[in-house]
Parts: sequence; structure tokens; C-alpha cells
Amino acid sequence: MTGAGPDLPLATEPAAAEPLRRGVEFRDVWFRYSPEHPWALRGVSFTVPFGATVGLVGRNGAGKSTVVKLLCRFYDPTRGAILWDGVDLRDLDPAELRRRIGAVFQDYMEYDLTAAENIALGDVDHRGAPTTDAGRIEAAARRAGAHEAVAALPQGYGTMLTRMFFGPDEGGDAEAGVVLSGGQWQRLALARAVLRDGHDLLILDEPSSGLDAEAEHEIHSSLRAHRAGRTSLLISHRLGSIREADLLVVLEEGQVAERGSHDDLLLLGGIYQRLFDLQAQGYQGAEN
Ligand SMILES: Nc1ncnc2c1ncn2[C@@H]1O[C@H](COP(=O)(O)OP(=O)(O)OP(=O)(O)O)[C@@H](O)[C@H]1O
Repeated sequence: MTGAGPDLPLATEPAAAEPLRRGVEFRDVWFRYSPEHPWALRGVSFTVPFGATVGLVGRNGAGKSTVVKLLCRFYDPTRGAILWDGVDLRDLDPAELRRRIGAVFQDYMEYDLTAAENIALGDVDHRGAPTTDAGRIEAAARRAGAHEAVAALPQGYGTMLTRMFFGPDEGGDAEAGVVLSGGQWQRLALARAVLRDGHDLLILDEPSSGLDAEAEHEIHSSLRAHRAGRTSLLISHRLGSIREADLLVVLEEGQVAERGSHDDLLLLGGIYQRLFDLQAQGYQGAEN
């Protein structure tokens, strides 16, 4: 992951971020973006055990992305602590912590770089220089299900990507850059996370739109293969795609409202069950 967070107080003698062995724990975490803002997280506690996949679920604004931002240490908890194998994240070097994390963020892309460079950002050396190993970049793209989308661009992996939108008469000019669809961006972002092979924790914060059902299915299948045996935290608005997580944590207004497996939560008959039923009806409606 690139992109430093806001200035955070650094430990005077930060501990080394060791490879994850036991898990990451949120312990009674309270957080607000500033003293003027309401609490975005209110006493959140849960653990992502080593080797397990945890899915975060909840309505818009429930606090899911905030959990991810704190985990990557873009912010520190206002109260409570986040522990990496028992060590407070505040005692670790943030750059080292982030090297242990492979994250795919909502709308997180670098523009005005080529497709290959965008993927290469997943693997930067200690000076921050991205890898130039084309073979590894392509292998990561294949594993993320992104290779075909990239190969189909006007100049393949060398295609410049831009956020500019062209008017209907101007067309897309391959020299000036190509605008990708939401689904294509997401495949690239996933390839970037896959490239960081040594990461200890995979975080996927999925946008609520941009993927059609087929693309979503493909991405989740490649991801499932990739994350086998890895520790993962997944956020998806489509409950069907994260139902197989070992543990689902349901956030509601900044608090953990429910937790358990998909089957447990359906039996519980609470928020998760209502959200799941609503989405199931939506899909049926779309098919009819
Ligand atoms: N940078 C910010 N500054 C101030 N408030 C913020 C900021 N980012 C999020 N919030 C607020 O924090 C709360 C939690 O937002 P968050 O983005 O974590 O929810 P979410 O569950 O990820 O939502 P969504 O499903 O819409 O992505 C919301 O009330 C939101 O308005």
C-alpha cells in the first residue's frame, strides 16, 4: 500500500511489525473523525484470527470503512486499542505495518500511470520504487482475473490510465489515457494486492457498485483461491459474496450488533437476516 496517512504520533522506538501469528484484535475501539464529529465507532471489539476470513457487514455509514482506515493506521482510535498479535498498532512503525497488509480500497487507484505501473505499486522496495518485473506483474494480474481486461486495452499493460472523461466527439485518445470502468479498476486494484505476495493480512473494501454479477463472481473465485490460508478482512455490500467468511461481524451505528457465521445470523433473525432477505428478493426481482 502506498499513500501515507495523516500525521500520526510515532512511537519513539517502534517495535518491529512481526509476521502475524495469532491475529488482529479490535479492543473496545471508539473513534470520531474530530471532536466536532459524532462517534463513528462506539466500543467495537472483534478479532480477525490468523488464517481466518472475517466479513464486515452493515448499512451505509455503519462504520465499516472506518474500521479499515484504523487498521491500516490512517488514524488512531480515540479510545481503546487495535492489537497486532497483542502489540498496540501505535507501538509499530506504520510503514512496516502497511507492508504487511495488502489492501484493495474503494476507489483507490493512481491515475496518469500505466496499467502495469498501477499494479506494480503493490510491490515497492524500501525506497518506495515499484517493481518493474513484467513477468510478476502479469502473473499477479492473471491470478486476480485482471489479465484479459488489461490485455484488451489499446496498449495492453503499457496503456496510460486517466480519470479524465472525454466528450462524445473526442473519443478516448490512447495517448492521453484510457478511462476504465469501475469493474476494471477493481480488477487492477486486486492484482496490486495479489502482487504483494508476502502480506500477512488481506483487506478488501469493495465498492457498492461497478461490478456486474459475473465479474463479481469471477473476482471472488480468484480471491478465494488467493486467500486460502491467509488472514482476510472483507467488506462487501453484496452479502452473497461474503457469506462463506468464517465469521461475519455486523456493524450498526458504529457498534457490533451481531456476529457469527452466515447460518448463525440467519437463525438469529436480526439485521443480517433482514439485509440478506432484502438482497435475495432484489436478485430475484432482477432475474424476473
Ligand atoms: N473523513 C470523514 N470525516 C468525517 N466523518 C466521516 C469521514 N468518513 C466517514 N465519516 C462518517 O463516519 C461514519 C462511518 O462511515 P464509514 O465510511 O466508516 O461507513 P461505512 O459502513 O463504510 O459506509 P458505506 O457502506 O457507505 O461505505 C459515517 O457517519 C460517516 O459519515
